[in-house]
Amino acid sequence: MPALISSRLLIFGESLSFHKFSNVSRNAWFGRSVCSLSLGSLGFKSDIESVDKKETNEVTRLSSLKGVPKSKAKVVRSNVIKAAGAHSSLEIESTLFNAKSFSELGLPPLLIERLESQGFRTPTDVQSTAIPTILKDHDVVIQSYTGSGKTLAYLLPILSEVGPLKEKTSDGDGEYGKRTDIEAVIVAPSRELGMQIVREFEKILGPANKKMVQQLVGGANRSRQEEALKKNKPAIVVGTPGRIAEISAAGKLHTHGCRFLVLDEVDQLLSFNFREDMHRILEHVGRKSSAESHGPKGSLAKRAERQTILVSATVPFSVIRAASSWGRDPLLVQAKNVIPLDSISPSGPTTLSGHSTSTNSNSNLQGHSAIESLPPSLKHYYCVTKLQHKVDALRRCVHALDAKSVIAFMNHTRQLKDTVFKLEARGMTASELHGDLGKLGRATTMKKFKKGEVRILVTNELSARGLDVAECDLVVNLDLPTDTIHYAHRAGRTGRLGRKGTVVTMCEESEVFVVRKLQKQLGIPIPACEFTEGKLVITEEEKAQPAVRA
Ligand SMILES: Nc1ncnc2c1ncn2[C@@H]1O[C@H](COP(=O)(O)OP(=O)(O)OP(=O)(O)O)[C@@H](O)[C@H]1O
Repeated sequence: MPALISSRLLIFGESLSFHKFSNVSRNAWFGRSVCSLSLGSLGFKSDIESVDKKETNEVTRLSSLKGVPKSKAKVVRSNVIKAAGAHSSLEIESTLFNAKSFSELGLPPLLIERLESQGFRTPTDVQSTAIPTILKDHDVVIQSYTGSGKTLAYLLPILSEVGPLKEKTSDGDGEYGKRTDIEAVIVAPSRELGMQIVREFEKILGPANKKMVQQLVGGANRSRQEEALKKNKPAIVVGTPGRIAEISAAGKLHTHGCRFLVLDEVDQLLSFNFREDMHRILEHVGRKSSAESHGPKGSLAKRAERQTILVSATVPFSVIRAASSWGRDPLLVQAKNVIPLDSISPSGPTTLSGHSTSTNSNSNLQGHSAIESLPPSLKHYYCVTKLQHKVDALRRCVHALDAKSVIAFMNHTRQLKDTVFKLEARGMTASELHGDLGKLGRATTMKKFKKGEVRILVTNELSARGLDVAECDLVVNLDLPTDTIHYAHRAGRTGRLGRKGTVVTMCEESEVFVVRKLQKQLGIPIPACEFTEGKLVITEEEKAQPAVRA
């Protein structure tokens, strides 16, 4: 693989070039100086280094067996969460949660009741920062690491203004019944993510209000979706760009009066693949003229435009630039920072105190964005193995870590079936998931994986974004990700919401330099390991390169 690959991201006529695997400084460019936590301070490095003294003899034995220098060999016990099935309670570390309660964030009482009934008691950091900001009508870009609760961070402010859980008005449901336009449009890049967002809405709304949200994802029957829109008059639609644009172009989706437009995984939605559909959505959603404007939303209603909310764990400068051109005084919202977008430059933001936080060049942005997206509770390793032995290495890795729920990523769809076949031949339950499967097949596979009936999900980039399976305790890269952004999203399928998780990258000897570059760019230690006698053994200690977290 070449050391420098250039890829293009086209944002509505604006062509930007990103350099993959370019050198980056380890200071991220978003508000570093506002609040800095190091990986070390979060226990990241010390976890790897803290090997039980009782294991010294084991290390000696293993190193002599494998010819690994004693000083370098370490036995690592499984750090996986003890979860036998999908419904086991999982260990959550508290660092992610803010001291505030949902009631302090300005949400209406009915909504808080529903949250509590569903077990949501304390907001995460990013929710504590984003919810009040969105409630103040700001256009925002929400950026925080994978699994930190970004979905509720936008969903709750929407539900506090749209639908039956909002602040009670005298005519209550009567007002809801009269509505003809859609009030919120949520766009996601994949069906799975779209459906997941719908389920999150339904969880909070409860079964009685299920019809208020309509999914418009591709692969499903379009005329049934159109009929449901006509019959149920939902206030919120969640869908993929192609299907939303298609139904909108057919005149069956009325979004001119829409008050909220959310682009979840915005950096992917603004890529070349979605260009035309996204163009239509951005042009049509919430573009009512001022004369048509009415409603209770104060300044937003007066300006008669939608509130735009862009969300991702990875926010390159191209997104900041796009958001600045669409929004009115838009803000970047992170776990502990709120920064005006116009103070952010390609070479790093100016913080609220007016100081530039970074001196990095434009080409560094991709690395920075990825650093910010990695949950601190993750452990990363790589394992050198020949191509033909990768599946066997995966099997040994799963056993060594006693992993219960594993996502294995590959780059080419045609290889997935073969890998599943080999895993099953070795007695492991595995299933493939990719875009060529039908909607039903994809849904059934996901259901089985979530229920713990399938131990290893073998998949491609389709599952790298947004997929939320709390029980997933191990991510394996059977093929190398193409860059730090892809690494970060894949890795983020484990260690959700502060849980522990392990990421193991399998590579051939000739690819080790790529892993070293990933390590350097991400500012995290990725030590080499082997799976020997049912244990993960660190064979080469990498120097930790702590990144400073916002
Ligand atoms: N305040 C909370 N209390 C308990 N659970 C929460 C809370 N907020 C979110 N969750 C749960 O945490 C999980 C992860 O949330 P979510 O999928 O929104 O993360 P995310 O930041 O969007 O991740 P990604 O970047 O990978 O899309 C979900 O199962 C969600 O229901």
